[in-house]
Amino acid sequence: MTTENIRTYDVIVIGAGPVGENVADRTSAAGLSTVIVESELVGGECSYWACEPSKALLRPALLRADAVHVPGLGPAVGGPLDTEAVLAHRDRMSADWKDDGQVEWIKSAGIELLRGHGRLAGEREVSVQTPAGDTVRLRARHAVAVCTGSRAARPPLPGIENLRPWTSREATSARKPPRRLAVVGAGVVGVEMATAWQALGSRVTLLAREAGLLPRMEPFAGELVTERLREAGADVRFNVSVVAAERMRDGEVRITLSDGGELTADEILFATGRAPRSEDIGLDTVGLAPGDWIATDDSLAVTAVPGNWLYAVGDVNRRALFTHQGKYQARIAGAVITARARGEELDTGRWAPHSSTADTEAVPGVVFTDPEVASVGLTVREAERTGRAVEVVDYEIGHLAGALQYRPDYRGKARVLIDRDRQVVVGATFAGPGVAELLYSATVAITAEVPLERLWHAVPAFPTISEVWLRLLETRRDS
Ligand SMILES: Cc1cc2nc3c(=O)[nH]c(=O)nc-3n(C[C@H](O)[C@H](O)[C@H](O)COP(=O)(O)OP(=O)(O)OC[C@H]3O[C@@H](n4cnc5c(N)ncnc54)[C@H](O)[C@@H]3O)c2cc1C
Ligand SMILES: NC(=O)c1ccc[n+]([C@@H]2O[C@H](COP(=O)([O-])OP(=O)(O)OC[C@H]3O[C@@H](n4cnc5c(N)ncnc54)[C@H](O)[C@@H]3O)[C@@H](O)[C@H]2O)c1
Repeated sequence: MTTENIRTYDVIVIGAGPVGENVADRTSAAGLSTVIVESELVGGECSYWACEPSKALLRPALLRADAVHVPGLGPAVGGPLDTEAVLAHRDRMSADWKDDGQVEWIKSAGIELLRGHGRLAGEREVSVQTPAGDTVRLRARHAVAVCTGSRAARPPLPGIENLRPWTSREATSARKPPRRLAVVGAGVVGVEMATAWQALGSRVTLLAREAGLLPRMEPFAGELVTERLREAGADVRFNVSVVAAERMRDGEVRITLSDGGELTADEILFATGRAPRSEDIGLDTVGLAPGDWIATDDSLAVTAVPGNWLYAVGDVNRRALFTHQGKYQARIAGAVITARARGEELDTGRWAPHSSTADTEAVPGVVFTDPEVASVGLTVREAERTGRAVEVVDYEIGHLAGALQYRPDYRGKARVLIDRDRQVVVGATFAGPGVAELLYSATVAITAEVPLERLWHAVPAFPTISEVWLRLLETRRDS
């Protein structure tokens, strides 16, 4: 590598998804010259093939599910969805898969954008293969942040390359509902996409290899979602996986199941988890294994690479695969990079400005299904696994006046976990219509470590679903 051809910046960010954009924003705002490298669309998976399109597909389905049960409203909203209108809205929410708006923002933030495929090329160096086939060499004075995200993981099924299955990308960008859709995987992508396409007119078969849906969450969440999906007409099956699948000449997919059954579908979606986009980013040049998730410490510096110049932020570090949590990490990584560039001491204590403590203590997530599921912090299973002594308090949300106002047939459940020694909330799960907006209250309770005694003074308005907080406290007091 000859120095003449090398462009030098303070910070190089590889990957302009929501996380890379936020790292670059923070370092640029701090006065560090910053270049961001992007091989596809600025905005990443979230804007075009994940959060934005999926939520646009789901919103009418969830709203209708609530509205048909509100007296006086049912007949007006009970008909089928206008699929074309929903898909057109989805297209707009995905910016028609064009990134002009985000590129404008990058420019306005003083960040330089370099289009192409970025690869680490040893310490503080990155080589970028541009769409024109040129190689541009970059050097960082202070930091390189790898923010290359994740892609759908495919199961090791024989012949999968000829199957042309849907991944999360096709499931969020398809132009029409398949008549029959088989969904493999009971995680968040599987249940959200099953909900959306069933509502848009497909006949969905959801295949879970576990004994329930949403296996990483409190079991009651998956049970409520299963009930509603079945009521909506979906065929939800447990303890079953795909052993073979073949795309036939007529386009149909023939699926052989582990229980000996067979299934025919027009499309098959593998919603079977994520893999890091790290196989071709030069990890070997810094002593890391290509294709692996990149482990970091709480300051987001890559643990296995000395010198505190290499950071991995967002999905690629596997700490918490959510846009909001990756952006939180990005704000912290930006502050860490800036502090180190200025020669300042880091403050990496628990909940300190240079530590992404929330990644291990309070990751909030909403599953946008009917009903919604919102959770943050520990589940009972995680508390048991990590040996945490907790009290578990449950409450049926449907008993609340606010819930009955929301939807008279309301069914839902709340669970909080209370740390026995510290008497603070360490986990919360809500499953029920309209619970998504409750989640921030639980996140604040956990991160601020609000003493239970003080929570009694946080008065929820009547008649709202947030009265669940009062009922949970009363249930614990009276038990
Ligand atoms: C269907 C679906 C729905 C989801 N819904 C939600 C939701 O509602 N809420 C939520 O919080 N999260 C949701 N997520 C998760 C969310 O999409 C991710 O957590 C988020 O996109 C991660 O952001 P990121 O910037 O780390 O990675 P990405 O968004 O994957 O962005 C990485 C970027 O890096 C680029 N890149 C990769 N390699 C290179 C390279 N070598 N050189 C240059 N550029 C490169 C990519 O092109 C991409 O633009 C969803 C995920 C899926 C699959
Ligand atoms: N609303 C949201 O915030 C949202 C929405 C979608 C995705 N996400 C994020 O994306 C991440 C990935 O979601 P996901 O649903 O793809 O993954 P996941 O890990 O949550 O679930 C994967 C599912 O596929 C199953 N599976 C894996 N391999 C299989 C195989 N060979 N055969 C059959 N089943 C198999 C697993 O048992 C599990 O049920 C989530 O962890 C979440 O953080 C968030």
